[in-house]
Amino acid sequence: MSSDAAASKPTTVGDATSAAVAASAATAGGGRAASAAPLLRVQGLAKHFGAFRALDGVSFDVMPGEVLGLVGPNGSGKTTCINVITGLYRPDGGSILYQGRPVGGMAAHRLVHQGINRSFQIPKPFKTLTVRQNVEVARTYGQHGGGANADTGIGELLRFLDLEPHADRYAGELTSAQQKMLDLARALATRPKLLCVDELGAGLNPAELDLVAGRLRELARSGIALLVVEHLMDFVDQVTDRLIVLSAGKNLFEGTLSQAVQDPRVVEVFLGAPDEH
Ligand SMILES: Nc1ncnc2c1ncn2[C@@H]1O[C@H](COP(=O)(O)OP(=O)(O)OP(=O)(O)O)[C@@H](O)[C@H]1O
Repeated sequence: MSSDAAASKPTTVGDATSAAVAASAATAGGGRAASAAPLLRVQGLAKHFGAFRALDGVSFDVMPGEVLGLVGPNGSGKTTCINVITGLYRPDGGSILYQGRPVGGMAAHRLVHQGINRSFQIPKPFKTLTVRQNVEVARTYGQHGGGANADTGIGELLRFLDLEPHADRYAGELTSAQQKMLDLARALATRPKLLCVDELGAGLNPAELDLVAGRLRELARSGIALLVVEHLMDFVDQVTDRLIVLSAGKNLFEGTLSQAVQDPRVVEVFLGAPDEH
């Protein structure tokens, strides 16, 4: 994303945005109000690396169309949580229910077919394919696969994420901010109902952050639920409806950001206890 493009207002995408996300919205049930049942229910989730408990009984729900923030200090288990939910790691305990059905331990590609996908902290596009080809390949992994309609909506998706001017460039030529947008486009091309976003904001300038925050809100309005791992609290404030704070692989807090910053336990895990200063 160029800084010029990044500085443009999210609202300028208008109909293109709606078109790009319409298919996902349709399959997601059209937003939060459509259902009171959680889209995702994580209960007592555990993941161990040897004797180390990276996740030690983490529980939360994500509602359809909700943007749930997953925050916590370095090493608290946020990325591990996304890795387990999206099938990169098998859980060692607890359950993951998606649309009421158990999906814990299911392979990543099967979860993508079910409508769960993610972006990565460090994107790894196919560098020798163009931007458009990267998104086309991703589309074939999605719920509805490729086939005759494989490229439907890809132009709109590229426009939505300001990638259209770069559509025919090799992914390896993009800036890191553009690669993050491409990673998001690849995930969206699979038409997720639940999108896990891992530190999308890291390395973006303020204009890019504003733009991305607007796009994520727009996705949520279209009915896609988002689980957002992020360290940048202004970004978290702009994007999320609710937060889960993790500490040492456990739930520490659940509520809004304004409630979180008033909670002494949250303040302590981020800043240390007062006598440590
Ligand atoms: N594959 C792995 N093998 C061994 N330990 C791991 C592995 N993945 C994560 N860990 C450890 O699990 C803990 C949680 O890591 P995780 O990446 O989930 O934390 P995080 O909250 O996302 O941190 P950060 O904000 O720094 O990205 C860390 O101590 C990390 O070193």
